Amino acid sequence: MDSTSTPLRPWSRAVVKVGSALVAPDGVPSDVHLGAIARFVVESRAAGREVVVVSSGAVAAGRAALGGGRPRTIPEKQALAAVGQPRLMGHWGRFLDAPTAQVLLTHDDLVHRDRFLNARNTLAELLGRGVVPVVNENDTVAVDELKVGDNDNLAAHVAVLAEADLLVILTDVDGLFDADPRTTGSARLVPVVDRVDAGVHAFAGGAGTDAGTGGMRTKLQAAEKATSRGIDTVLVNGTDAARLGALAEGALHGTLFRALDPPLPAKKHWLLHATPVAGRLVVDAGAADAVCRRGASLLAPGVVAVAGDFGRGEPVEVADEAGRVLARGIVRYAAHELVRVRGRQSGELEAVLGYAGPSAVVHRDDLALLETPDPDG
Ligand SMILES: Nc1ncnc2c1ncn2[C@@H]1O[C@H](COP(=O)(O)OP(=O)(O)O)[C@@H](O)[C@H]1O
Ligand SMILES: N[C@@H](CCC(=O)OP(=O)(O)O)C(=O)O
Repeated sequence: MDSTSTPLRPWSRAVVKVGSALVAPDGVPSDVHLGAIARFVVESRAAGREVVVVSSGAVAAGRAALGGGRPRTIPEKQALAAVGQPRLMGHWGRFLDAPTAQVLLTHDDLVHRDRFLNARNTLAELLGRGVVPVVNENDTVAVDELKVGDNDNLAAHVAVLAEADLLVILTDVDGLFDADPRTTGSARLVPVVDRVDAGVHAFAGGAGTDAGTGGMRTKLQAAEKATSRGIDTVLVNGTDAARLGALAEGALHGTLFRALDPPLPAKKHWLLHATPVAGRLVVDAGAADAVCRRGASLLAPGVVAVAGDFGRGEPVEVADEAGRVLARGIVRYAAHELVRVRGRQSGELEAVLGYAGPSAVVHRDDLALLETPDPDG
């Protein structure tokens, strides 16, 4: 193990994501890494901290049980996950010195407020009772459009849901490198990332093993999601027992993605990182400038085009005329109303619609910015 380490801030609740590369190296579930990972969980709990595990490996475990190659169709994958999930729980049950609980989530559970709150209450109850929740995507019922799709992003959602102060992503590399270490021999480890921006995303390559999903790309998406909500995120080699031991002592040998300070408020985080959008508003340069640079609400005169069939109160994206998405926000008019009032002065809205509506199409309190407009655009 290298001698450089980064101190971890004290934490009290962590989500620990364990990828297929660790649960099923070579595509076959194996105990080889789980002992040391479980020890990290057990030691952390003994020190009075709480841990939620997000574990991949259901599909690999199902495949090992039934035989055959990598699943191609969705029903094949779903069937293998159904066979593999209880086996996966069996693995964790043997290693964690605590009662475990299976928690299977889909994207819908994270996006809809009532379901989000239900899941949050359940996790809190489990943790309060000294249980280790073991979370996975509900692969058996989730069709593609309802899926988070990969467990790195799922783990970031769970970290927000569980109000964790640390997200630990364990995988089979030493951390984030400035290029994919499989293809670039000279790639160097990046010990600390202050902000997950486009330059950092450019480091990512695909999955390292047949069983892995998304590789570094989805780990960086997860780090961006979690850090923007104020959750420190670390990427650590879970095949290395010494690194796991050091981590339990508060010394990180890997990559630290620092939490954003101050974090994004919950509503803005939800708009940017959790909910899908129901449509798009295209705005002119003046409106783009007002929204992005002056923190103004979006008004009808600046809207040049409307796409999608959304109702009032739904999330939409706001784009400039070049197609760059600038922001996401909650719209106060339905699409069929906006088609009629776009480009109109605010004073004309009542005459056009036949009733008095709000002056803001998207109020600034309901806007989360992604970009500042191109000054030449
Ligand atoms: N810039 C990078 N830094 C580190 N690893 C990278 C990078 N780009 C791609 N990878 C690959 O990502 C792999 C880990 O992702 P993945 O195989 O999906 O693992 P897991 O199953 O743990 O999610 C590593 O084995 C590595 O080969
Ligand atoms: N839910 C799937 C895992 C999907 C996944 O994201 O895998 P990985 O990239 O290894 O974390 C399973 O249990 O097989």
